[in-house]
Amino acid sequence: MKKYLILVCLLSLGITARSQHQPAATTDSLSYYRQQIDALDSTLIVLLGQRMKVAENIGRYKIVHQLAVVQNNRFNEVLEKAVQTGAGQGLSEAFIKALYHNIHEESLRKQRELKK
Ligand SMILES: O=C(O)C(=O)C[C@]1(C(=O)O)C=C[C@@H](O)C=C1
Repeated sequence: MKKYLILVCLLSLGITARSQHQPAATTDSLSYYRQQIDALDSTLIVLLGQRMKVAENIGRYKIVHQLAVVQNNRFNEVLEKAVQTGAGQGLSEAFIKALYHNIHEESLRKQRELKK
């Protein structure tokens, strides 16, 4: 009985210590998954920022060569590729199209800003 009590005390001390000092990194915990989401979101945003920098460079090229900001043929090509890549990742066409229309809008906004 005494041994059993000691065992229970040690176990509960362990549980308390773990909940205070190691909240995160077990593979089955919600916070572990949320850490993965946070890291992926941060990567997504860094990549979007990099894409916009390239769009700005294209915008500068367009100014020098007097080309229109909106290039619908090219955007349709971009969209088609993204829809295909998305399908390979289990992402719906509607989702990819909505996402890319937003990305395109921001890209246009950045390029138009260069002309101001
Ligand atoms: O390819 C271009 O001309 C771009 O400026 C890039 C981009 C894009 O963000 O994908 C932006 C605007 C155009 O309408 C088409 C495509």
